[in-house]
Amino acid sequence: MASRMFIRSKSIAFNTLRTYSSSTKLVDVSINDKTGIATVTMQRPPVNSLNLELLTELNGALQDLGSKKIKGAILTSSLKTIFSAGLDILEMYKPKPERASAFWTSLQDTWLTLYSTPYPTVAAINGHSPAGGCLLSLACEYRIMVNNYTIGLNETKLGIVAPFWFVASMKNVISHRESELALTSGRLYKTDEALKVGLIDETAENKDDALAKAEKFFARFDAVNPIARLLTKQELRGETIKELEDRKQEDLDRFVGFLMLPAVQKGLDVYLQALKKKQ
Ligand SMILES: CCCCCCCCCCCC/C=C/CC(=O)SCCNC(=O)CCNC(=O)[C@H](O)C(C)(C)COP(=O)(O)OP(=O)(O)OC[C@H]1O[C@@H](n2cnc3c(N)ncnc32)[C@H](O)[C@@H]1OP(=O)(O)O
Repeated sequence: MASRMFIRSKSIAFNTLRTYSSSTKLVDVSINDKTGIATVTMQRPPVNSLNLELLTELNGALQDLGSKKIKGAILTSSLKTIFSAGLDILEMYKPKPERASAFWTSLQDTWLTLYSTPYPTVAAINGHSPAGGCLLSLACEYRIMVNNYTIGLNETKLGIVAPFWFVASMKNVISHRESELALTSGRLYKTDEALKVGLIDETAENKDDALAKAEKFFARFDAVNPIARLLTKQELRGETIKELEDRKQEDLDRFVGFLMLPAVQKGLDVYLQALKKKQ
């Protein structure tokens, strides 16, 4: 079998599976030469909480893929039991306003990039995926989740409010009624429950199974004109994207203002303490 070039951190080696690989500290991207599928792996232990740096690297990686000829991209995690624990609570707890602004802007931008990629996307959810983790997976076109984990927009449980584009992301996937029930109560669904309401599309035994199923999802487009596919995606997602673009500053001001409320800080304090006590 012919060897293929494998580039990683400026060194060149030979590998039969990957022709392209770029690894930053927090995000690894590899493209399988045989299938044309890119795998974007978040790697920020212990829980892939989304801080400014991870979001910036993730957004950069997703944007770079837009200029490559790929069949699709899979978003997943390097961690054994966690896809992403959502937003890094420490970015919101006692924040410096400038950092909080940069952080929220990077979340908005990452969501906009992921929600509107020209290439098909699958979230291979190989572990727990609360709040911001769920948001990232909702921005993908298809969700495959490994059994026995949890997913959902649980913001109210932290005493915070999911912004309109989090809510829209959910409502574009599951029904308005189910979204209302889930978001107001901060419900986290187990994998099988998430499948029942359509929050995920398929379950998987393990990560490898999820990756194999993702490949099958991309194969659905083999006989579809890519431009027709993309324009259809834009038609379906355009309104939600435009709403955030139009209200980006308002949303940012709201976030920063919200974080400055003593009651919000108190709620985050209690939640953080509870997370620590768990051990
Ligand atoms: C008045 C109306 C105005 C309206 C305006 C609205 C505008 C404001 C909008 C604000 C919206 C903000 C949106 C936020 C969305 C989010 O994503 S918030 C984050 C939500 N995440 C969670 O709730 C998850 C919390 N974590 C867990 O449940 C668990 O950690 C886990 C299930 C993910 C993993 O469990 P396990 O494997 O047992 O690990 P742990 O021991 O719990 O954790 C290890 C380690 O990581 C720390 N950690 C966990 N999650 C986070 C996190 N999200 N951020 C930061 N750190 C986290 C945890 O504390 C442990 O740390 P130590 O080892 O103890 O130091």
